[in-house]
Amino acid sequence: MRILTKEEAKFIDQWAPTKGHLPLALLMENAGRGVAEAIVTATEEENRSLDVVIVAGKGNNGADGLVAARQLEEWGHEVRVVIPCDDKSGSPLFQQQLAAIEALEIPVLTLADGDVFEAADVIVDGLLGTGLQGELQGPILELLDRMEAHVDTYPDTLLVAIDVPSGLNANTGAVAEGTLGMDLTVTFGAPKQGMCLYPGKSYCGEIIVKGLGFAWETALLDESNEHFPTELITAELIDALLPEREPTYHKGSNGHTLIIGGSDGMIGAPLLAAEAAVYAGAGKVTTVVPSDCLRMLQTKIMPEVMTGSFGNLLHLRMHSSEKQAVAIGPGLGRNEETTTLVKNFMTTTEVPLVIDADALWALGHMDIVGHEFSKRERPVIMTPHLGEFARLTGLTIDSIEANRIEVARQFAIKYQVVLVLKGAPTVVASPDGLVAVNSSGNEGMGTGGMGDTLTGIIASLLGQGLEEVEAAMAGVFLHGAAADFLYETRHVGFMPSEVARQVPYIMTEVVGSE
Ligand SMILES: NC(=O)C1=CN([C@@H]2O[C@H](COP(=O)(O)OP(=O)(O)OC[C@H]3O[C@@H](n4cnc5c(N)ncnc54)[C@H](O)[C@@H]3O)[C@@H](O)[C@H]2O)[C@@H](O)CC1
Ligand SMILES: [K+]
Repeated sequence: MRILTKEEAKFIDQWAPTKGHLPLALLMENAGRGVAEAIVTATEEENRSLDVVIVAGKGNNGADGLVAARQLEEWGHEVRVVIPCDDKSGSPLFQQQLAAIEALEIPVLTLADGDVFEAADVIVDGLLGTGLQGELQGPILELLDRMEAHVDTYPDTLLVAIDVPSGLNANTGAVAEGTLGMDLTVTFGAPKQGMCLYPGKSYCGEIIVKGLGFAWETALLDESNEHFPTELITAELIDALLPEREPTYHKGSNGHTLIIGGSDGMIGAPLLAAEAAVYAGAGKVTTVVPSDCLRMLQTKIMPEVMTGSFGNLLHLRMHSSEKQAVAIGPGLGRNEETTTLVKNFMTTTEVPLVIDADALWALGHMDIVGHEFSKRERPVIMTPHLGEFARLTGLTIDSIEANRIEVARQFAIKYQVVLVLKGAPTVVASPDGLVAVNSSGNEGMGTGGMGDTLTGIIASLLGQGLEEVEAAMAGVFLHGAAADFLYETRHVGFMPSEVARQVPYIMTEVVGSE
């Protein structure tokens, strides 16, 4: 599902009345009616006239609120409007909608009018939308404080945000001091990027998307649009990507995946990756480890996985030839000899490649090796967590977290790689500038070995014929969805191997959902 930045929302806003011949007031009418409809649907069971307070700022977010107020009154609800202060300044559409509200004699109040929220069933936050700048202050902050105090005393009051909760940065998901957690956020066209990122995601409550009255995607196809797209990875998206199997398929049709990793004391990592590759449907899986670890691996690994060992570059090249996908790094260790060896291998091989864990460490700074990757016919997939990504780029973890989507996008474009930047949420960035944000997964996944499992799933899907970016998106979604399935019965203590075991069921459910 496409998600939007504030710049894209603004682009749509400007395209509509100019190139689209659609007045902004028409979009606003659809948006405001969408909010009113969502409120009625959410309170349907009560089947009575509602007491609704619309809190409207002076931009177009507030103007949407005024449309909703007008609509709800027409439908027989008791409506009043609260604005931050008495002067009637504001955006042209705010002023126009306010004039309509006044003509209809819908009460317009300010904080000076005492307890404006008394007896409210629903409070609608139309203070600020995508136009938020800086911190919340003045009467806006005071209104939000009063709303919070009211909801603390009357927790049954339904709190509804228009477009985004006021104070939430629509691009980064950062929240200003004073932002309130909502029961419902009614957003327009598509969810805003910041609603899919933490902490913003936890402030939205249920997200309802309402249409603007035209296919806004057309606006973004305009040649003057220079914004790169961002998507949310959902079950529907993955459904379209997963490989379908013909009745005649055999193990040779489903790809041979190779996992290279392991070192003394870390044999579990390649084992977890290999077993996850089996569960994700690989036709054949082979794991190769340094010679001195081979016996240990063989005593522990499932019988479905073939094993072997390596000691030099020739071995790695031999093992990887005729494999449909190779993942390198899990548990590899950081001794100098191995580091040099795998770095030579990674920068000279053309096999479809997933680079994880200690193999990322072996690369050092990306500026030194990046040009080798950008020359490849097929991009490599890199799967760093924040710490590994910080080392590759020289950026601080804080600066990555503050804008993970854009940082990931620039990295993937610059080095022409598919980047899986792990975290909450994991994002997948592709060399053409697309970023996809994962929607599955949960906090129970914070266990050693979880990343090895992900690597195995991605490599398995790559081996089954998915393109790099598809394998990365499908892999992160299935991995998270498998953990979400475990989360239904417990919130801690998932083992990565258990997550891997759920993957076939999730794949069946997703593919079967057509
Ligand atoms: N994208 C679209 O196509 C559409 C957008 N619409 C609405 O338009 C909204 C955006 O409208 P605007 O661009 O007018 O912006 P907003 O209404 O979000 O905010 C702008 C106003 O807030 C003030 N402001 C900004 N930051 C502040 C802060 N920290 N403290 C106090 N005041 C602050 C500004 O001075 C200005 O008055 C969207 O969120 C959405 O609700 C809808 O009308 C439908 C169409
Ligand atoms: K809002």
